[in-house]
Amino acid sequence: MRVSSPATAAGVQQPGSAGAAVSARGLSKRYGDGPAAVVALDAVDLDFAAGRFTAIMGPSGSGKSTLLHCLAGLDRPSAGSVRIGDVDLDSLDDRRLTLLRRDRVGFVFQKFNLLPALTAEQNIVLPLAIAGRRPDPAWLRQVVAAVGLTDRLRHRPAELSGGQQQRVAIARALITRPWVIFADEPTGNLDSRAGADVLRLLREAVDTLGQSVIMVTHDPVAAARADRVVLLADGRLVHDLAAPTAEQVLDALAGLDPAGAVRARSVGR
Ligand SMILES: Nc1ncnc2c1ncn2[C@@H]1O[C@H](COP(=O)(O)OP(=O)(O)OP(=O)(O)O)[C@@H](O)[C@H]1O
Repeated sequence: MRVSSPATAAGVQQPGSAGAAVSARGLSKRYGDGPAAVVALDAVDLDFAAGRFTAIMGPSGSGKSTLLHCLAGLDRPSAGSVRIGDVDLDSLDDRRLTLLRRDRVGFVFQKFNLLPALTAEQNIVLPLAIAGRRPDPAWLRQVVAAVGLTDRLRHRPAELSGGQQQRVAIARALITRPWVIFADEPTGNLDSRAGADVLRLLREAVDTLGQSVIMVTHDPVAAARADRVVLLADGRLVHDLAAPTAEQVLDALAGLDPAGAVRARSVGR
């Protein structure tokens, strides 16, 4: 990411205490009641270090989205707690939780979630505009340059490629200098080249800006760009891999899921 080092130091706010950007303790989420209840998360304990890129993987239905939504304050757990920085989400009423998400958290979604009537620039500064704040012009310029959108700022989303739209979303996530960025299948709607660009930008946000990124993905190649890959199965943490290769991720997945093993053999080797 082409951002100069003085801005790097000022680039990202770190949460008050050193250490974890986000932590979960005894995190459980149950949908429904009685025999039909689904335990989507089952007493998960996890710490996500500040300034690191962590991928969350696991078979379909293993609880990845539920975990991301609970960590990001988009959904309330049935039991357990989540802290973002020094803030215990359970201590926040809905209004304060909304403010925390707006001011301290960046989001990148599979479907970009841009507002179609706004230009790229208006979408990028939207979290600040909603908060009644003006962008720091130098930071805006740097973020826009970093994601390669300087000549696309006046375009509306429909006039941009999928990869460009996702780069707008990444710039929007960075503009508030959040404590953490949550990315939910950020490459899921992109061709492999645009997907690789998005992963490079997320990687560089971590390496250059000290940003903390937590990403759900189905793609072992995407996960291999992370510093750490945590694997869920049936709502529990079953593997915690430090800087694995795509092949190691595939092997770990294949060990969980017989159908995955078939995919791993046919795709990976
Ligand atoms: N709103 C809901 N109501 C009832 N059950 C739900 C709800 N959301 C998720 N579930 C169930 O919780 C479990 C975990 O779902 P979740 O979407 O978190 O898994 P996932 O790993 O993200 O799956 P995928 O990879 O297919 O997106 C699944 O069994 C799912 O059917």
